Amino acid sequence: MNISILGIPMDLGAGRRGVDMGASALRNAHLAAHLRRLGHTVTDLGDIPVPIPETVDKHLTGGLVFLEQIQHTSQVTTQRVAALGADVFPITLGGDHSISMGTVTGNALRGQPEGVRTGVIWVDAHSDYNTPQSSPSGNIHGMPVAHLTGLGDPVLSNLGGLWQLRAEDIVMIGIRSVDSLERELLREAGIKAYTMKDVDQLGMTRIHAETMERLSAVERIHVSFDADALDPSVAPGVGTPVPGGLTYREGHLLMELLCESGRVTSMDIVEVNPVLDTHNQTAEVMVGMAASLLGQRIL
Ligand SMILES: NC(=[NH2+])NCCC[C@H](N)C(=O)O
Ligand SMILES: [Mn+2]
Repeated sequence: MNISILGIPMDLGAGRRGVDMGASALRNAHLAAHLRRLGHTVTDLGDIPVPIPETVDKHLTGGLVFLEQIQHTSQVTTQRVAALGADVFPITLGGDHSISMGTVTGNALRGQPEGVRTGVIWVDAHSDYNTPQSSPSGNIHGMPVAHLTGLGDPVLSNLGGLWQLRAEDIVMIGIRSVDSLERELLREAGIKAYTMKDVDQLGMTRIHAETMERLSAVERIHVSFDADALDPSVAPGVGTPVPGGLTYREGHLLMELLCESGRVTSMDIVEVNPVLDTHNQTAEVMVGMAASLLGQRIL
């Protein structure tokens, strides 16, 4: 496979500093070398420039922190990813989870300016479905999925022109932290979310099978993997940790099964925070997850 790595070192969407170093940490954990060992051709395109929070005024615009900067970065991200073309497998490195407004949109537009029907598997502790009105924090990394489906601030929800992510084409896995108004929005939109209770009860094999069934009509599948989906004992370097997450094996099994399905066409790795990590453990674990998605096998 032809893999392109693109870093988006943005931490304007998160409440704590440090995820801007996530892309570096993942490169330090030998992401490209691991993927090359699996037989892929890997090109690292470097980083998209992102303003540093200290250099810009932190003000709240209509319930959103750093709206202008994140809008601009999301537009650049959309264009850069869309320009990669249809036959490339992009791996986009955060940065906080607000980068996914641009990465998902760009991946849907790749090689086809009007966009193709794209499914999203959102692996996360949080559902990130807040709008500026429902958000308790104003932090945009809690709002990307809502904006991708057309809710929230029009400045962020119109990145794809006429293309928009359909609520029925989203599957969330690993969910265990949802704000109260956010819960209502998820219900209204009818978004399928496998909570940690579902993971415990059904197991990852069944969740994977149901996910593929649900996304059977989409042309492309994007995996957006937030490191905080994993249990904090496995991935401690995250800004918004929530206990009771995916085990190391649950994460790998999901990636292995998705690889076997042969249907995933792009991936994000987000929310790795080296400042809060232990000896780059979280970045190393996430590189392992990407490797499993891209063909790494035990035997
Ligand atoms: N991508 C993340 N880590 N999101 C955390 C969101 C936390 C909280 N629900 C908020 O909206 O502020
Ligand atoms: Mn997230």
